[in-house]
Amino acid sequence: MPRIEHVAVTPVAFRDPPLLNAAGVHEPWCLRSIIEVTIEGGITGLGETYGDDGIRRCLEAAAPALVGLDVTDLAGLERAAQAACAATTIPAKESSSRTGQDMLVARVFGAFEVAATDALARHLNLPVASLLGGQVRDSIPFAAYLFYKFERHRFDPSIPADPWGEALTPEGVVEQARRMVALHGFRSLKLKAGVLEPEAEVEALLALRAAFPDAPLRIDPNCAWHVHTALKLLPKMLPVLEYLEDPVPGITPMAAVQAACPIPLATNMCVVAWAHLAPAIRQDAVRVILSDHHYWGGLRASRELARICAVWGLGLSMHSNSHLGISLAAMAHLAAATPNLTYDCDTHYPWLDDDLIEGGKLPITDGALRVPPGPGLGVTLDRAKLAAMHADWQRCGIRKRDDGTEMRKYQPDWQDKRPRW
Ligand SMILES: O=C([O-])C(=O)C[C@H](O)[C@@H](O)C(=O)[O-]
Ligand SMILES: [Mg+2]
Repeated sequence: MPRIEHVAVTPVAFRDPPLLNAAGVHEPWCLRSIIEVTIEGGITGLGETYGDDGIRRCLEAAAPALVGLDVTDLAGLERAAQAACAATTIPAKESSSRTGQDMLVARVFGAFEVAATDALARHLNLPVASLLGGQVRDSIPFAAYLFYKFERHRFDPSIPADPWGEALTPEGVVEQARRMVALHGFRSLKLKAGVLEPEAEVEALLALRAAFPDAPLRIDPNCAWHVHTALKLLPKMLPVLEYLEDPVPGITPMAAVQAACPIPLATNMCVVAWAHLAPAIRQDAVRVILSDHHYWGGLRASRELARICAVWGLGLSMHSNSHLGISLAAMAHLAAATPNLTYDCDTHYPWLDDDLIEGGKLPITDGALRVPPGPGLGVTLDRAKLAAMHADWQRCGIRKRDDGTEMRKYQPDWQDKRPRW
């Protein structure tokens, strides 16, 4: 198979609305890293991952070591990722609290694995889904991802208010849901919680149920609740939820809630690496895994995770962070090749203004994205937009996502406290 001839890592920034969560509020810019792996014959495969400085420096350190590897040599890619992460010092305050060394390697390797798989699939003139075991569906259902939000980034007057407006009340959340459903036809609704008093958030959930009687609903407080709070709120939430996502921090507290809860608990927080699976399954802590190829180690690792979920009778869906179309295309091909995808996937994509792929944003209609037709991931970089988003990265001044510091601009004594309630 062709060898890798060149690897480029380009940091980019794009506008992000002031979305609230348990960690604070989104900054005006979101950072991502764009990966290009060019193989003999001139074909280039694409990947996209986190853009914080720590991971970016690991990606840049690994890139030259990939040159000369056969594009199918995933073991070689992984060794290069391991060596680069070991050689790169990431100051503690720059690394995410949930990013141990193995997880950092999985993130770095995963980004290259997607780009190498895209290159190989293009070389073979096949869609990426074909290399992941074959396509079992050609349309991927997504959920509307609803956020409490401020009207605008108040501390950056150069940024105009976005079209979504403020959402800090049940009425505001319902209005946001109506707009998102009108734009994209979503069937399922997810409310990002952990922002207001839990009772107020459950009120918003009930308002969503009243406005959307048939929509599968989820709420995700990102571990902001104590076990006793989650248990107290269960009777109100149970009749309306399809699953409850990460109400409390840690496997053992999640198990305590799950034991009292007839509906599944879902997580993208307490099971985020292979080592977490055995204790979580042993304790019956969660019944749905929200997988994410960006941190599980790429597309093939995510297929392996899906198999484990099927074996153990766990539900499976997909987590998302703010992202661009390369990640969305990768999620779509992975979802297309995953038979046991049991819930509509998450995506932040509707919050994105503009994409850096040719043709602009991928269309989500009737609550679903058609898998971009191959070869490869089926998306191509728009070079002018890549250059513009790189220039935005150069000037935006943000080098690590920090929702807490952004939140303290609005509320100086605000602290990230989990559980808070
Ligand atoms: O499901 C989740 O936990 C997420 O999507 C995490 C994200 O960081 C979300 O809270 C956000 O974008 O604010
Ligand atoms: Mg979550």
